[in-house]
Amino acid sequence: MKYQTQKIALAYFSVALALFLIQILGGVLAGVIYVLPNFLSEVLPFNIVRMLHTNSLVVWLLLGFFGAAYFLIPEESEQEIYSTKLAYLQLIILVVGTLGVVLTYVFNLFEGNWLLGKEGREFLEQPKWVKMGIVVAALIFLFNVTMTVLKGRKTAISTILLVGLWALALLFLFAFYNPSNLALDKQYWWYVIHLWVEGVWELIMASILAYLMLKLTGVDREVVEKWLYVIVATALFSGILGTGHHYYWIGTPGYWQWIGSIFSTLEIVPFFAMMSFAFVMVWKGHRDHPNKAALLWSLGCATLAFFGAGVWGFLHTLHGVNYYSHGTQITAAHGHLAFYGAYVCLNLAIFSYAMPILRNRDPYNQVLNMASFWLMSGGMVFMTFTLTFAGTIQTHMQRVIGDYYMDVQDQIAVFYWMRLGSGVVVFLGLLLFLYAIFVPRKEVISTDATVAAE
Ligand code: HEM
Ligand code: HEM
Ligand SMILES: [Fe+2]
Repeated sequence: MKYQTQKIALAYFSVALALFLIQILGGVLAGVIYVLPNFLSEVLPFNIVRMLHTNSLVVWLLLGFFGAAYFLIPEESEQEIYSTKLAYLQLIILVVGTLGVVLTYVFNLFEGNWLLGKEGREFLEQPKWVKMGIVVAALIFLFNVTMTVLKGRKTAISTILLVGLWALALLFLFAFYNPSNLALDKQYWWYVIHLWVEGVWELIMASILAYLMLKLTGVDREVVEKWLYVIVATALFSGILGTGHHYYWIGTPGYWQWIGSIFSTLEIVPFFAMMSFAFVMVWKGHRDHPNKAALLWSLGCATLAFFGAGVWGFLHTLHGVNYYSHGTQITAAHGHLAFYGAYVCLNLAIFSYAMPILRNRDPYNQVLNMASFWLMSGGMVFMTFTLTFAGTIQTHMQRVIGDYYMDVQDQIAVFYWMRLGSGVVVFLGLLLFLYAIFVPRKEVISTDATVAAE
C-alpha cells in the first residue's frame, strides 16, 4: 500500500461484503417463498424480503464503489485522501441509514409518517430521513474525493470516476420527487433507476475496470485512456435516450417506442466495448501479475455484463417484443445477470485486487477465490437460464393465450425450484469468497509459526 489513507477502503469493503451476505440470504429466502408461499408469511412477508434483497444489493454496491474510490484515487492523484475522519463519518451515516431501513420495514414502524415512514417505490423504498442521510453522506464523499483529486495529479481514470460519482449523487435527487400522477411518478423513477445502471454507473464501471487493467496487465496508460473515452461516449450517447425502453406502456407519447427501441439497442455497444477492452488489454499486456483471481473477476465482469445487460437486455428491449414480455420472468432473468455481471463482479474484482494489499497478505487464497468465481457465476448463469425458460412459457401462456396469472405460475413452478437450487450454489460460492478473502492461507500461517519458533 503506497498511501496510508487507502486503508479507508478496508472498512468500506468489509461492510459491503456483510451486506452482500444479507442480500444473498434475502434472495434465497425470497426463492423459498416462491415455492413454499406460506413460509414465514406472518413474520417476514415476501414484499419485505424482496425489498431487503434489492436494497441491500444497491447499498453494498455503492459502498463498494465508495471504497474503490478511496482505494484508487490516492494512487491516481498521488495524494493522500483529504480527510480520513470525513470518510469514516460518511460510512457511519450510511450504516445507520441502512439499519434504519431494516428496522422500519421488519418491525413495520412509523406507518404513514412523512419523514420516518416507508416509501413504496421499488428500489427507492427508504424512508425520507434515510434518503436525506444518503444525500449528506454523498456530499461528504464528493467533497472529500474532489478535494483530493483537485490537489493532485489528474488522470482520465480519476476524472471519469468522479464525473460518474457526481452524476450518481445528482440523479438520486429525483428520488425525492414523487408526484401522485402514476405516469409521472414512473417517468422520474426511471431517471434514478435506469440512468444509474445504464448511464453513470457505466462510467464508474469503465474507470474501475481501466484501473484494474492498468495494474494487472501493465499496458500503457494512453492506450487504456483511449478505450475509456470511447466507452464513456457510447454509454452516454445510447443510455440517456435509451431510458425510452421504459416509457412504452406508462402513458408517455408513442414516439418513445421508436426512440427507446433504437437507442437502447445501441446500449449494447459500450458493453461490447468494455468486453473487447478487457480482453485486448490482457492480450497486449506484458505484465504477469500474480493476482490471477482479480484478473478472472475482471474478465468475468466484462463478459457477463455484456451477456446480462447487452444480450439479455436486447432480448426484450424492442417495443414489439416488450409488448409481450414486459414485467415477466424475462425481466427478472435480465435484471439478475445484468446486475451480477456488471456491478457485483466489478466489486468482487476490485475487492480481490485490493484486499490482499490492504491486509498486507500477498499471496493469499487465490485458488479458492477463483473457485468461488466459478461457483457464483455458474449459479447466476443457471438462474438466468431457468428464469428465461420460465419467462418464455409465462409470456406465451399469459400474454398470447391469455391464461390466468396464478394458473401460469403453477405451470412453471419447476423453474422456481431450479432457481432456488442455483441460488443455494451462489450462496455457497459467496461463503467460499469470504473465506478466501478473510481467512489467512494455511501455508502462510505455518511459515510464520516456524519463523516465530526459530
Ligand atoms: C448477486 C446476485 C444477485 C443479484 C445481483 C440479484 C438481483 C436482483 C434484482 C435486481 C431483483 C429485482 C428484479 C426485478 O425487479 O426484475 C431481484 C429479485 C429477486 N431475486 Fe435476486 N439477485 C441476486 C441473487 C439472488 C439469489 C441467490 C436468489 C435466490 C434464489 C435470488 C432470488 C430473487 C427473487 C426470488 C427475487 C424476487 C423476484 C420477483 O419479485 O419475482 N436473487 N434480485
Ligand atoms: C448493467 C446494466 C443493466 C442493469 C443492472 C439492468 C437491470 C435491470 C433491472 C433490474 C430491470 C427491472 C426493473 C424493474 O422493472 O423493476 C431492468 C429492466 C429492463 N432492462 Fe435492464 N439493465 C441493464 C442494462 C440494460 C440494457 C443494456 C438493456 C437493453 C439493451 C436493458 C433493457 C431493459 C428493458 C427493456 C427492461 C424493461 C423490462 C420490462 O419491460 O419489464 N437493460 N433492467
Ligand atoms: Fe433501462
